[in-house]
Amino acid sequence: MNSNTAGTPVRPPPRGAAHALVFQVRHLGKTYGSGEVAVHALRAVDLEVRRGEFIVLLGASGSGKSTLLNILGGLDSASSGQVLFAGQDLSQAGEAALTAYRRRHVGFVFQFYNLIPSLTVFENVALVTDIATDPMPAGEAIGMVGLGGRSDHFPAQLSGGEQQRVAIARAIVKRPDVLLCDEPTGALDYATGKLVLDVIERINAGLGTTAIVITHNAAIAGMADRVVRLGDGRILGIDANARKLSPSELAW
Ligand SMILES: Nc1ncnc2c1ncn2[C@@H]1O[C@H](COP(=O)(O)OP(=O)(O)OP(=O)(O)O)[C@@H](O)[C@H]1O
Repeated sequence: MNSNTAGTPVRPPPRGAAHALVFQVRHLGKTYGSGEVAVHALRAVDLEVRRGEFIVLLGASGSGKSTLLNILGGLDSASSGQVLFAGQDLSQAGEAALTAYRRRHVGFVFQFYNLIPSLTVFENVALVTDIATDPMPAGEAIGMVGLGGRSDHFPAQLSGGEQQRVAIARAIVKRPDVLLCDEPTGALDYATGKLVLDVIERINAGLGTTAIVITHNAAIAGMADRVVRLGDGRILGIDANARKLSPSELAW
């Protein structure tokens, strides 16, 4: 069944192709448990994501947002249907291939930063460059999130927003094709949340990294190319924004 267990590299989408599809999600289903306790987290989800798109995933608690993001990122597997990354079927990939996929192509940012407390900012980011195939210098990624002067500081010496920016630097230093963010501003106050959104926007626009951001905050939807609304494991609607707003134009 697992035809790709040896860790065969999953290739990125061709760089030159305009609007190349990064993800093709076809009739994706995810069920946790079975029988009477089965939870249908995703039901027949169809979605296409283009290279360089900024997608916001909105939906009530339990609607399936994290499940979808985790399957796109190779952290979880589908129960039914397909997820293609650059035309290659992740649903058929084995553990080793999924690990290689995550390592080469996916940057994750979560609500909580998960930095290593005993390592400096530089060391937290450099840890990734040791195992990545084509990383940018750690200092460059730290500079991109505006923390060039804080490289020698430890996480405990940084604010929550600064720690989240280190987590973003760690996610992008390997030049991932996709940046998957699960409630990246969930633990942050208004102004700090905007700074973090600003960084995500700059990475999306500047590096062309496809960004998919989960949020409970509907105001953030203004930043997206397209807003995907989930409810009860289904896509309720997809709206395109005629004009994307910058974080400074958002208010909540
Ligand atoms: N490992 C698991 N085992 C059993 N059920 C799960 C598991 N993970 C998620 N679920 C269930 O799947 C459904 C979708 O969960 P998911 O975390 O994707 O929702 P969400 O939209 O991200 O919610 P939130 O906004 O609260 O994070 C929920 O009913 C949840 O309880």
